[in-house]
Amino acid sequence: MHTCLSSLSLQNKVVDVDNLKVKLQIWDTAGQERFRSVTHAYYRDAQALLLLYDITSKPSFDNIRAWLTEIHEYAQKDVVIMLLGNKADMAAERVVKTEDGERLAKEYGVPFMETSAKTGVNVELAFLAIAKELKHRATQQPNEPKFQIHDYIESQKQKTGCCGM
Ligand SMILES: Nc1nc2c(ncn2[C@@H]2O[C@H](COP(=O)(O)OP(=O)(O)OP(=O)(O)O)[C@@H](O)[C@H]2O)c(=O)[nH]1
Repeated sequence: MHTCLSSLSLQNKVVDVDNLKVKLQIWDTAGQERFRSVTHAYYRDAQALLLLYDITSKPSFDNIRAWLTEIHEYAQKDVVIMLLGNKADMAAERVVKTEDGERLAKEYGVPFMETSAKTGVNVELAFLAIAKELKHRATQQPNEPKFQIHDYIESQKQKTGCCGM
């Protein structure tokens, strides 16, 4: 991996939202600076953006601000953004506190949770929350209350931090 365009990979994921199948087309841009001109073209039209950092890497966390600024400039105005602190299972190597992720997310008004691609903690939830938000937008009736993605995530997320989940 990690050479040229192989860093821009595509996957489909189907999520079941209240008996409706929502197909998510997921582009993984790997966040590399040299691909910015290429990645613009992809996230410009994206309906949702998942920003991942690695809780064992301070530089990966510090990069997030640049991405948030970038997104503000180039992405759709109503794009669904979510901040994810990945590798939550690696408690012993943690260098980014859960509170730091929470603070940054609050500053930018985006939902936040810690995930682990290894144990699966909060991974399905991240995709489900996005699928629910997009489904609500697509099918919303005028009098129906808006889907509250922040509240949904807060009520469903598994806490990480101390227990190496
Ligand atoms: N323990 C643990 N390892 C993980 C987790 N997520 C990814 N990894 C490992 O971290 C390494 C990098 O994973 P990638 O998916 O290539 O990460 P990436 O950020 O896309 O890497 P780049 O393409 O270099 O930007 C691999 O060895 C993964 O197995 C996680 O949640 N927990």
